[in-house]
Amino acid sequence: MDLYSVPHFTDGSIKRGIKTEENESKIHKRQKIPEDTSTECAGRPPAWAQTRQDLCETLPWFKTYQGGIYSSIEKGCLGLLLDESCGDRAYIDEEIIITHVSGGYMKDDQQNLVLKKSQTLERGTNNALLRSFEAKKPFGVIIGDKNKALGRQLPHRYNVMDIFRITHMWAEKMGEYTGYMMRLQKVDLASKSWWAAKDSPDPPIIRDFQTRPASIMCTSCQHSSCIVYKDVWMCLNKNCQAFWKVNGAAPTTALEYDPVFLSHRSNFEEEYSLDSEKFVLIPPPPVITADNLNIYRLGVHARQGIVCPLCAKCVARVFWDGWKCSVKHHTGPQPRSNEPKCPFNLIIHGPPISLWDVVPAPYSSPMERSRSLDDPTSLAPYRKLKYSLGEIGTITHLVSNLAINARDNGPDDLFQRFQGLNLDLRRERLQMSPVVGMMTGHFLMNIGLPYKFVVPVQSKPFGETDPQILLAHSRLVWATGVVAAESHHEYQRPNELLLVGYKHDMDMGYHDDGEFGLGPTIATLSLGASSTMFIRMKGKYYSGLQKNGNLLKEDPVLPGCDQYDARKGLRDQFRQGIITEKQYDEERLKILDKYKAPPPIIKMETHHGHLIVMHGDSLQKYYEHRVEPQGDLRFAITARHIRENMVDPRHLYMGRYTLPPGLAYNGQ
Ligand SMILES: O=C(O)CCC(=O)C(=O)O
Ligand SMILES: [Fe+2]
Repeated sequence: MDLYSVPHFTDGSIKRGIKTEENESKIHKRQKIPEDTSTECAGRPPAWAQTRQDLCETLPWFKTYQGGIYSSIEKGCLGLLLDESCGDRAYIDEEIIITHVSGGYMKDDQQNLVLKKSQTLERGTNNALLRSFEAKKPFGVIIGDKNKALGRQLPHRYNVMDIFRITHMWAEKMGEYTGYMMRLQKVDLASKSWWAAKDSPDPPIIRDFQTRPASIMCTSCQHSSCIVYKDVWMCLNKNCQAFWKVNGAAPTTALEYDPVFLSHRSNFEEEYSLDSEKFVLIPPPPVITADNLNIYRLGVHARQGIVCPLCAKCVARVFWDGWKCSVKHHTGPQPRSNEPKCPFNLIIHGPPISLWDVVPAPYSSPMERSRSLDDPTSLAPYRKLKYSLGEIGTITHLVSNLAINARDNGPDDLFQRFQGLNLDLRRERLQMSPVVGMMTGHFLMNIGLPYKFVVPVQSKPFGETDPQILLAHSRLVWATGVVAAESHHEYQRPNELLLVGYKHDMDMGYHDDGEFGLGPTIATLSLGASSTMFIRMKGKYYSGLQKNGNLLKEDPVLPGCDQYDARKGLRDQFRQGIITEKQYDEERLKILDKYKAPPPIIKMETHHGHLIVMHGDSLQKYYEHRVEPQGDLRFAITARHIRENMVDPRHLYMGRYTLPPGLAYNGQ
């Protein structure tokens, strides 16, 4: 008996499914795709995306930025992405997918994916797959252009295939460990798959749903296992001593799938129409009415992408006022030459939102009443809350009140008028992100001198911007002025402004505003919804270690850092020459165990009209901040000074402007 014969079967023959002669004549036999088939696909995907974020923000059934499975506890698997590797025995044709269950794989030195621990179906996304399999639940499948199992040129980076169901899940031995495989079948067998080979025949009209792959009972464990492989049967019960063995040993030659295992079909159509909750593969374009306008403008749908009704691209909400299919980003992956130049735009206009729709009324608490004027440090009518970061600097929170906000050209007016301006706010691609092409979770626009920030943003000269922006900027000129004066610093008027817009559930994660050439004072004016700002020491200064566990070359030992007393003691001994550099490093390594996430040290509730001023030359070097708005519409206007000698002289004009007399803000 050669290695691929069938050793353990009950009655000495492999039972194939029953195929009547009558059926046989009707069945248009499925063609095995010839090796030399054109590598082009017959059609186009019903939705596609250029980046993972465009995909995940558009398809409600695939919202995972890493990994290939999106699932929910209640619904099981909702979406599957087949990208770079689906395993050595992956198989894809126009109706069937065979892939490994991901998870637990790592790349070896030759870049092959190797299973590093046995998989379980008891938890997490693998359990979701099992539940979907058992409940016969349909889900969406996407194929990425790194997938080689189909062997066809895919039109886009990510391509939605269709709705599938899992027909089989089984265990295999993968190297040392046990992993799972699954076979999926497309639910709709009537239509030709777009990824079928160009010029391939249409699918047969009459299907054979009777022929099934046979199962064989294992003589060791009495469990039946399906015939998956051609000319070979193995017990697929991972707990059996005969598991994955042919003649008592693991198979050593490549395994081919059994033709019946590949060609049999389940009649999902019938069962599927009974499924009350139909799986929606392509979300329909939004129908915007007077009633739901604000939900799409600012609310829960304001960050969602839409599938372009003209070219099927997943179009993320990049623009403040709507979706524009082919408008290029300033940065990030550019469209490929084969991508359509699509004219589709969906822009939403609406009347300004009242302040009271986005802030809890009354937002001004009794605590925020102005302090008495004879307070020597007062900035009345503002209430001043000042936080010290020791030698590094200060953070000043200027709390406004209803009277300040209501003055002419004050925060109430600005909030209302900003909504009517064409601010050209857009989400930008992050320069450094673990996932290619990730965009900010807020909209932004830069005015004045070009400033790079975390994301490169195009800048518009002050001279070309709306006077409302200049009025907001002039409040920040005042705020930076008073804080610089308090600390007896030479005043540097802000010449740059970053306007940030937040809608529902948008925020700004931890970052610093530092850039080479930036002045020490940075001020922000809040308009609209309230928000919380958190300040914390950067992780490496807090921990005394880099993320990779290496010691900091120069530890600033800032008050409040982890192990402050011990670290300060060691640094003092080193500075005084009591210990050598080597000893200093060794001793530090003994007390610093690992990089730790630093806790926030200041938390500020910033409401409409408030100003926050960060001041200190190295404040942005050692500390970072994060902002979490609480309502559906908020603007943050932040002004900085960029040292003019750091800027291309041809751009200097961009940072200059003059306000008409009487309009400069005076602190009232
Ligand atoms: O939204 C805010 O209040 C602050 C925004 C900010 O940190 C920034 O623009 O750098
Ligand atoms: Fe910032």
